[in-house]
Amino acid sequence: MNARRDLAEAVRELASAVAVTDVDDPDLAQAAASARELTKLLRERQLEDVPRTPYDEAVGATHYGWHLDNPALPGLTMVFEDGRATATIPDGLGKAYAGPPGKLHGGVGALLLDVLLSSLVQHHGVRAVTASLTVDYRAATRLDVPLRITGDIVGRSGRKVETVGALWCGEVATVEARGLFVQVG
Ligand SMILES: CCCCCCCC(=O)SCCNC(=O)CCNC(=O)[C@H](O)C(C)(C)COP(=O)(O)OP(=O)(O)OC[C@H]1O[C@@H](n2cnc3c(N)ncnc32)[C@H](O)[C@@H]1OP(=O)(O)O
Repeated sequence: MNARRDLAEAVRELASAVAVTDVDDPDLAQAAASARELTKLLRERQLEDVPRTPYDEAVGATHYGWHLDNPALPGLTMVFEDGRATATIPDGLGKAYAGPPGKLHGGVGALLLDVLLSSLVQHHGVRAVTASLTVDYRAATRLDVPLRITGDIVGRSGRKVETVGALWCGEVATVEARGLFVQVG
């Protein structure tokens, strides 16, 4: 893992720890001061945009994650096989992503599916944006169990690519999505 990606992962771990820490106020204050020091260091040189894997590398790749260097997005590693996308979250997403107590925030489920489905479309060589994402929440998603995400392309006409995806908790699809992607550029 390169230094940038390692830092992004460390920041995700930090956010996850911050969300549920119960240390005393002096420790919180010290942590805040340390975090601001780090922010200052990292702002010494800034890019114009977030770094991303070159678009062409997505086409036909078996493993891909254009977003992995950006700690604001989940560290989801995707695998592409036989035209479909899968990702696993072996340790669960963790408490930081809660909406209802102990259960996944719906918006995060939609984000995960959009990341996976848009990447699948890129993998198929179509430079596209999400035009529509319809999400059905079938059951609450636990945060402390392994999760799996799947995505498939189910139709293509002109500039439009239709996809379906699901977030799985064991054998239960807790979140299902239909994504329409429209080719641009
Ligand atoms: C390269 C790295 C990308 C990483 C992507 C990560 C995923 C994302 O988060 S993308 C960001 C979120 N999405 C956006 O910001 C998109 C904003 N929207 C747009 O730019 C435009 O509305 C866009 C490009 C989708 C469509 O506009 P435009 O190019 O003018 O196409 P337009 O002619 O209106 O539509 C093309 C076709 O799509 C259909 N369509 C467009 N939007 C929708 C929609 N919301 N629902 C259903 N159908 C739609 C149209 O009906 C049309 O169908 P047909 O060809 O059968 O007549």
